[in-house]
Amino acid sequence: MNEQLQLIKSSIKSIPNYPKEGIIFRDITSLTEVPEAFSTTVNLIAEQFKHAGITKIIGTESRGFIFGAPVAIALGLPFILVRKPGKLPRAVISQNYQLEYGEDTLEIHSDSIQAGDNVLIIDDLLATGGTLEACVKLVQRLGGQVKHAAFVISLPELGGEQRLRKLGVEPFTLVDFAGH
Ligand SMILES: O=P(O)(O)OC[C@H]1O[C@H](OP(=O)(O)OP(=O)(O)O)[C@H](O)[C@@H]1O
Ligand SMILES: Nc1ncnc2[nH]cnc12
Repeated sequence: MNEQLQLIKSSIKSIPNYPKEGIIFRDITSLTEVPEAFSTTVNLIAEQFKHAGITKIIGTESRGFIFGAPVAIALGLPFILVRKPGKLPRAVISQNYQLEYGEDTLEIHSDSIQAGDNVLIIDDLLATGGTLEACVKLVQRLGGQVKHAAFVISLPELGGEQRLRKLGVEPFTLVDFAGH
């Protein structure tokens, strides 16, 4: 692993048994408190996708906003918010999904994606891939396509990478952590 990825990985704190017994929470709030680690994270994702023909960036509530918004600024692309229910003010479509530790719904404004959009979805962490699958379905229902998704962290043992590939989405992840 190169020095930049080592800095990112070492800035992420691991909290055992949060929010439930048996989960090791990989905490990106400790990464955003290290300016060089935060800016390197954003720059590596932006660099990876600057020539990928992306038309829009989606960030998923809430931790996806932290990384999605600065990447959208770096690439000069529209930033679309996918939010938890009842938070978006205009007409929305909704999608249910399962989490590693629960169940939830995500929503997007119906007019945020158009046919032909090539969307990059950004989130802090890929676990089961349920959140990403819900986002992909929202984009597809509005006529857009998702070929790529970017994450700071992957938990490979939870199978999210395979789940995304089955949907035709190639995951780009910066650091992996073993276990849940
Ligand atoms: O791959 P998955 O199994 O779907 O899990 C990953 C998702 O879970 C976390 O979000 P959470 O729903 O906890 O919301 P938050 O960002 O608001 O804390 C994380 O930020 C990802 O979005
Ligand atoms: N283990 C984990 N750590 C932090 N965020 C998560 N979201 C889903 N699983 C998680």
